[in-house]
Amino acid sequence: MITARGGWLKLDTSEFDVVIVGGGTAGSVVASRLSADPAVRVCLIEGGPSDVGDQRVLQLRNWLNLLETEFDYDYPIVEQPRGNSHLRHSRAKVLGGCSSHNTMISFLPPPGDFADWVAAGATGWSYDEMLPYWKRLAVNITPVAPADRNPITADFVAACHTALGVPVLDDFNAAPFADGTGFFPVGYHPETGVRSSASVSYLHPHLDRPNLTIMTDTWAFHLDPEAGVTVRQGDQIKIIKATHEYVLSAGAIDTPRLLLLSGIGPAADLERLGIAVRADLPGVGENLLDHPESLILWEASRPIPPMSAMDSDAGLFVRRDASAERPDLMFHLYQIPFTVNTERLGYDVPQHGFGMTPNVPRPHSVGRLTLADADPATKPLLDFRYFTDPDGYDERTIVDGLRLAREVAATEPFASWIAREIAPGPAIRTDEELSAYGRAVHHTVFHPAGTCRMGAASDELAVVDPELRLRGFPNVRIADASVFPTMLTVNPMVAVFLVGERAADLISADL
Ligand SMILES: Cc1cc2nc3c(=O)[nH]c(=O)nc-3n(C[C@H](O)[C@H](O)[C@H](O)COP(=O)(O)OP(=O)(O)OC[C@H]3O[C@@H](n4cnc5c(N)ncnc54)[C@H](O)[C@@H]3O)c2cc1C
Repeated sequence: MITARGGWLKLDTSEFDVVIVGGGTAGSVVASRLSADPAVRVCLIEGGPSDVGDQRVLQLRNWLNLLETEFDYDYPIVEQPRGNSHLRHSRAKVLGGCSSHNTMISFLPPPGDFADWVAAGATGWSYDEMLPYWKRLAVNITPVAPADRNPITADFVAACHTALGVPVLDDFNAAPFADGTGFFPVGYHPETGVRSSASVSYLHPHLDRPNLTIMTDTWAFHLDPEAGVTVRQGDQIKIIKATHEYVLSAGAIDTPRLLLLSGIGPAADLERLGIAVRADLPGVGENLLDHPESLILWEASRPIPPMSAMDSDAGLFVRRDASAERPDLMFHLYQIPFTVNTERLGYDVPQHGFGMTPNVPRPHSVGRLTLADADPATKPLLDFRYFTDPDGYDERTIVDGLRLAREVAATEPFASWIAREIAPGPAIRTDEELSAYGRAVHHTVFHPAGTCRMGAASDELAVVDPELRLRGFPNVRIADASVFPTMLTVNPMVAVFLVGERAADLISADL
């Protein structure tokens, strides 16, 4: 490598069989499964610190305090003509990735979601083919424990059932469901409150494996599939080389970012930024998906009791189309006041408050990720294009959600917890008013996906094939949320674990 002064710098190079970039949700699974074979030398490169012994990260209920801290890449988004330009996308910078700072709500996606993937060209990813991976997950997934069940949340579940006629589900993962309400399945250890993150469940038991090298606080900023991954570790630059293959697991924002910085992406964009084109892959950064959610906020009529797993312990899935086999509207109940977006518009911040957040499970709006410049330190441009679908489906879903939330709020035993509706407030009633409010305060459920989507060889915009191989690079795979061809109806983390499990099998078969 040439230094800034024009001299030559000899870089320290290390070599492994498999090099994984990103010790997050999927990357931890791949590293754990592959290093179970003592003959395979695995290197896991993680941009953030270790979570071992750090109770701030390990205690599930502390998740909200980690956002916008040193554990968060904290990505802004570009101006949204029809959405909330102020929202920020949290992405964890710590071993275990987002499973180390999220709420660990753990849903097996419904069969129809995987059928959508297969229809989009992901041959081999049907529900039946994914079930064996679900059965072998090392994550401790359990419905919220009885001791953590808050009375307000239990009353919410009862009111959803009465108001909307949806079944109360004891375990959302027991069988595919069309709609329902109940306490969530969560990946945690109720007796200690410790999250069963990718790191806790897949890495902590195996830290003494001699063939597993975990490099924390190490940032990858260039990939040359022949020469290696270039990383920054403190003030040192190193090259990490794989003799067998590279696995990119940096997540739906940082995996396409790394590819673009490495000259792999839409050629015209790369040329405009002055990045030498290594491969013209027009799909890199396209298909940026997310679950947008809005909020109805209430002031509580009395203090809310303290018990909880992580303050968003129950929810509601609704099917507006009665003939559909999957829900098309989802809500979380937050037993804390989530006021970051309403306060900016001048709404009151209650001392005791709570809210329901309607979200769009399968949004029609699709965005795009690009680079602002060629500097690896510059955050990428995230244009989610929220609520821009021409059929108005996403906006309609939020309006319907706000109306349904009011029906639940009017129903006992939940109704008597409510002193008043703070936002949008009783005066906001028409579709137009609800849409304008719902979009102005909308947030994200923090589920970006799809930016290196999987698809058939004939699909020019597919970035990886159904075996997760990067198009044109037989020794590079991608395993993280970026490979999702379409958005899932449910929260995506379990699907990311499944991607990690399957990636490990695919790689092992080739070793
Ligand atoms: C606040 C929050 C709450 C959420 N709650 C839930 C929930 O309850 N249930 C659910 O299903 N989903 C939830 N999600 C979404 C879910 O956590 C993610 O979709 C999933 O964990 C993403 O996994 P991943 O492997 O794709 O990426 P990540 O888990 O983000 O892993 C990427 C890893 O790569 C590292 N990295 C990135 N770039 C580099 C680089 N250049 N060099 C080295 N390392 C790098 C990062 O530090 C990170 O550790 C939530 C997300 C957030 C942010």
